[in-house]
Amino acid sequence: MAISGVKNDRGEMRILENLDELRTDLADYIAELSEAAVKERGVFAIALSGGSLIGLMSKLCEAPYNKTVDWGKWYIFWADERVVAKSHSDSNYKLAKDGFLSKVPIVPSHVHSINDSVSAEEATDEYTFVIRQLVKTRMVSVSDISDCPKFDLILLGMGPDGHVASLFPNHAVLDEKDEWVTFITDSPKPPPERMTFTLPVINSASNVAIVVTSESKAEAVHLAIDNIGPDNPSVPARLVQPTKGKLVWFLDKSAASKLDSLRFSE
Ligand SMILES: O=C(O)[C@H](O)[C@@H](O)[C@H](O)[C@H](O)COP(=O)(O)O
Repeated sequence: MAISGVKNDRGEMRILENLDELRTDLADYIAELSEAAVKERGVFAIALSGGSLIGLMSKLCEAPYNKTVDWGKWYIFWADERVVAKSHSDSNYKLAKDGFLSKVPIVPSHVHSINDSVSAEEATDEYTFVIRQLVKTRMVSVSDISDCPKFDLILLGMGPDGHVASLFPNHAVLDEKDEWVTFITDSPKPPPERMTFTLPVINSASNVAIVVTSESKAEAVHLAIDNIGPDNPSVPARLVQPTKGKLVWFLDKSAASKLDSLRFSE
């Protein structure tokens, strides 16, 4: 049976029996947040990542969500993007377009992907500018405690090394405090050039979900969630701590298998 809604100071944990249940729970969660944001603000500003996350969002493209979600009010962003052409198989934009955006009626002008025809640095500056304009018009809300944008939802995956977005273990990018969006040119996971939201932006969101599946990530899940000592930059996912927002972990049983709460309760 799925263990759902367990809470500790690392957020809410939703541990699902299998991938099918996880897909359903994730679709419900996103649809509910969309409904709440549209009711409150008239729009829903959501940031996506790459990797297995997009496939795990697939139920949103099916009934009832394809009909019930207010797609016209969605504004799409990327929490991280690989600096490659949008037609390249490494592109997070392409992944999301093929697997999700092309299957639901999102307004094309609401899709804010990075410029793939300039350098990583220029693309980052442009992306920051785009977000700034949308914050001005409140299509993206603003945090009341930092000057950061407050996305309604930031969706993250996590690698077996504990990275989220393109924030890699022990990388200087984890110390970025001033910029909203930044870039790296030495990603340990190919391709090397990436643009990423910074921790202050991730931690200013109203909601952050980290979606993790498979046994290969069980140790990183344990290190990111369990009480194993002071936070440190060797597990970036541990540094995801929304200041006022809500953090939810979506885990399948294999990814959750090394959590203290599960090991000791079985
Ligand atoms: O561009 C990227 O590489 C991703 O945005 C990255 O942060 C991803 O979410 C994790 O690496 C998990 O990927 P998987 O779920 O495929 O393991």
